[in-house]
Amino acid sequence: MSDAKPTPMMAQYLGLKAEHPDCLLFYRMGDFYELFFADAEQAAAALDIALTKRGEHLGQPIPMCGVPVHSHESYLTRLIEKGFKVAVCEQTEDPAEARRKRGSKALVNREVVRLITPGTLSEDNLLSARAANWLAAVARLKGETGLAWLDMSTGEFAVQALAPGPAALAAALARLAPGEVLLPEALTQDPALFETLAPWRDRLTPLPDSRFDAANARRRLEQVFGVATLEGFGAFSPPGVAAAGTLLDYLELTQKGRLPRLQPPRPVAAGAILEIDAATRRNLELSATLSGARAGSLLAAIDRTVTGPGARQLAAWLAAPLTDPEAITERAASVELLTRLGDTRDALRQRLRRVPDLLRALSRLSLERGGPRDLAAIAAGLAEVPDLKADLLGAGLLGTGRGAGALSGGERLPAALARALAELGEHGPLVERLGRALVPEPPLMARDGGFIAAGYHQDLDELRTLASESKRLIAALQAEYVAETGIQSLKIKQNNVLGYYIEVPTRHGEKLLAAGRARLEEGGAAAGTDFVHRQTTAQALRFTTVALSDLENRLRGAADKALALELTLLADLAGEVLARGEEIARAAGALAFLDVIAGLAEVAVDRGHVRPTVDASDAFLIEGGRHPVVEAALAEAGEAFVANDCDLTAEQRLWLLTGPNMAGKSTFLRQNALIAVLAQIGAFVPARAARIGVVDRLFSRVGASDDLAAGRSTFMVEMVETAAILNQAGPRALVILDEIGRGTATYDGLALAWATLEHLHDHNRCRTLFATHYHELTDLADKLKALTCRTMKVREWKGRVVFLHEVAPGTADRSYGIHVARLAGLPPAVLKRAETVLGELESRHRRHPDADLPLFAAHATARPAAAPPEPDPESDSGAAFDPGGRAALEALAGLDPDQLTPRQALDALYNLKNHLTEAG
Ligand SMILES: Nc1ncnc2c1ncn2[C@@H]1O[C@H](COP(=O)(O)OP(=O)(O)OP(=O)(O)O)[C@@H](O)[C@H]1O
Repeated sequence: MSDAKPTPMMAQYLGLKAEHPDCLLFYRMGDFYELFFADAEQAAAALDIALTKRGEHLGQPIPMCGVPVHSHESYLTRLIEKGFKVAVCEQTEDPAEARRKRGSKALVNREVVRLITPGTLSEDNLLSARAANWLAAVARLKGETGLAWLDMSTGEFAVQALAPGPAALAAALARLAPGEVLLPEALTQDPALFETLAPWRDRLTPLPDSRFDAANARRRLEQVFGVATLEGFGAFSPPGVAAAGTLLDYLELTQKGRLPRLQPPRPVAAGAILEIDAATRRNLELSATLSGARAGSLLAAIDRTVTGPGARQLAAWLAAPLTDPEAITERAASVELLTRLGDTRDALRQRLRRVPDLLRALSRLSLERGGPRDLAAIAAGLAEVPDLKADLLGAGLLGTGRGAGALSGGERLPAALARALAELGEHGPLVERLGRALVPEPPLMARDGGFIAAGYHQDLDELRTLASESKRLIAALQAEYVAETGIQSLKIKQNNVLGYYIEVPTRHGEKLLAAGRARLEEGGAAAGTDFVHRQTTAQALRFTTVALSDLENRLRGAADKALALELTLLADLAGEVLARGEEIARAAGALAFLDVIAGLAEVAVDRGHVRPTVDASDAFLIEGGRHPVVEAALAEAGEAFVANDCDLTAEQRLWLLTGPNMAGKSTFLRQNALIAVLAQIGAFVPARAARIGVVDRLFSRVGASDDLAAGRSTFMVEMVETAAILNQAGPRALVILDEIGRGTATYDGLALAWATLEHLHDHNRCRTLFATHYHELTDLADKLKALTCRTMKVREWKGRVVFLHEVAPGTADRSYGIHVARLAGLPPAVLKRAETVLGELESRHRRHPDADLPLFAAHATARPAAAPPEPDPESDSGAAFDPGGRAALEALAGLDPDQLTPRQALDALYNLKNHLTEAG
């Protein structure tokens, strides 16, 4: 078939596409990136742009769509967000060059210069300034799992050995929320990892298992970081090293051989981080709310950072709170100092606002993707360093200047702050050099020149003078021609096709040529004209002259040389910056640190947070604790938040919290977990005082939510999360359980909650807050030594319920579900009916206490000795529970409160009490 043979261009396209089958190929054609075939169909649908056709292949029209080069980044962003990978194919010569070298029909050479995947972004437009973009890799060797992650845009790089089992991997992935995860194909097939990997399905990049090789990886890492052994950076497990090596390979593959500047891998030691599993992270809304928004999360509530790197650092701290009391104390001491030094903090934050994102600029420069503005950013950031230091040092840290005496006698600068000060470093010569070299507001792109300042380089200045002199001479030439020809509308113009040319309106053409002829005759030359015709347009004629071309050549020569020189100077400056990459990265780290602690100090002062004590004890003592997010929301509505104490220390490590709906149970539970998280990142906490024995794992099972996407019902999700807690929580864990067992039949739920509490008490022995509607559970207080009962206080007033949001010792006497329903606006008829049904259920229960319990029944008087109440179908006496209580209940059932006088009511009360005393 003759038409089966592709055109040369199509053959080139198909060859490049075959090398990058999993990417959309952006094929450069002039000012557009074109996509063909299935790529075009997918991209057109994803971007909502027109799908057209171009030529035929194998007798079929070729689907095509395209995006303009100048605005392609916004399209790229959308494609990457949708999980596509893109191979960018550029023309590597210009068409004229191709024709000159290979004849008039020659095809322009093209090459894929870079693969863009979700984990390998470097442009600011593709990245979020305040969020890291992790590329992670998982490796498993001999049953051990290792995880490595890096952010190509900043060079941060870390490695962690994971505990066995999928839970640790799931938790680590949830902590990092990577943009892309590399893993061996075999792992994608492992049924045990199916659930773990499911949430990341769209971000997985499976690679052949052979790419995860520890020995090769180690060599590669040693070579890239120029060390004889990795041990200098810390201890790494073989799978960790394999994962790290795979990351390097993948960067080289996607960047087509170039590696960005990377920091040496930082090992994350086992147990160094407070472990928080994915469900807990979600439930506690640490960095995003349940609906995925940042606003409303803990992160949003405490983020007062003023720079992108500071925001990323804070997010990283919050994602991975520490477990080492000493490291926590170092941070907290720095925050505390800045809470005391208000002026210094203000000055510091004011200055930090002017500091650009140094690491991202550095990374782009190292990938040769940087522009003059990246250099300017580095200069601007480093230029603030001396003043920042002066602010800190002058603020009394050395006992002089503003705020002198902030450090009382003998007090030392907190170690973390001292380290940051040292790491800010000295960059005077580089800043001075860049300041001299660059114009004040350099253009984004290097390609048009104009970024090197006058006076920086003599040759450049001369070339520029020459170029501008030529421009001036061209302007003079125009004046000369106007005078000579008498054509006032004669202009010398310029475009990309003709270069410089003389233009006159068509009607003056003859006059111009006549003037030209006259000039030649004057000079005694042969007839003709020195105005050479170049082009005729609708209204004008265009000419050139020898004089004009000479000037143009001089001008072009000078401009080309000037641009080439500027580019060389740019490369030199970039080289100089990169040579100091390590120092700059250290300064960037210190700046981010200062931003975070100044931000944390700011929020602490603003919100009245206090510095907690974090130590190795088993304490969990919060006085006057508040929920930072709910408190802020209430404050906006002009309402006060009621602070509550919580003490889970040793002999009362398990709190069983009862109380009606809407009384504030969930808020209380969460606030204590959030306080622990804040304390362990080194922040101040919303409380009057707090002492926390370090928590090593945090679990929360809060509220009922379906995970239908994963095919699990509410109850299943609840049980999976509960199982994780019971299997994993150790004595240092903090466990928050809210309404376990609510998702199933009453007795099942009660029995499960009962058994869960016992297990937590006897086996896990962890600090636990357990909220429930099953008032029956409070009976466990008699049996479980470390369990104490607390309840949310409620006041009834004129038949209405008032929630006091106060946690007090004791148990709730009823649930007030119908009251809450009334608040929610259920129709009165429904409420009335519900009250009738409730009365009926309660009295039926009194008659047949062995029947299924109404969900919200008051905790009557049943006091099982040690086991959860079992329904006993054989018995109708209820004696198994408590005979005295039963008599009291029957007496109570016989009363009609509306018919009683106060005196009769008091008698009835005595009577009831007698029943109970007799029974006891
Ligand atoms: N300590 C507090 N001070 C002031 N208002 C509070 C406090 N705690 C909770 N609230 C308010 O009460 C509302 C309900 O709180 P929360 O969701 O914690 O109740 P709950 O007892 O867990 O209810 P449910 O059992 O229905 O889940 C909150 O949205 C908040 O507005």
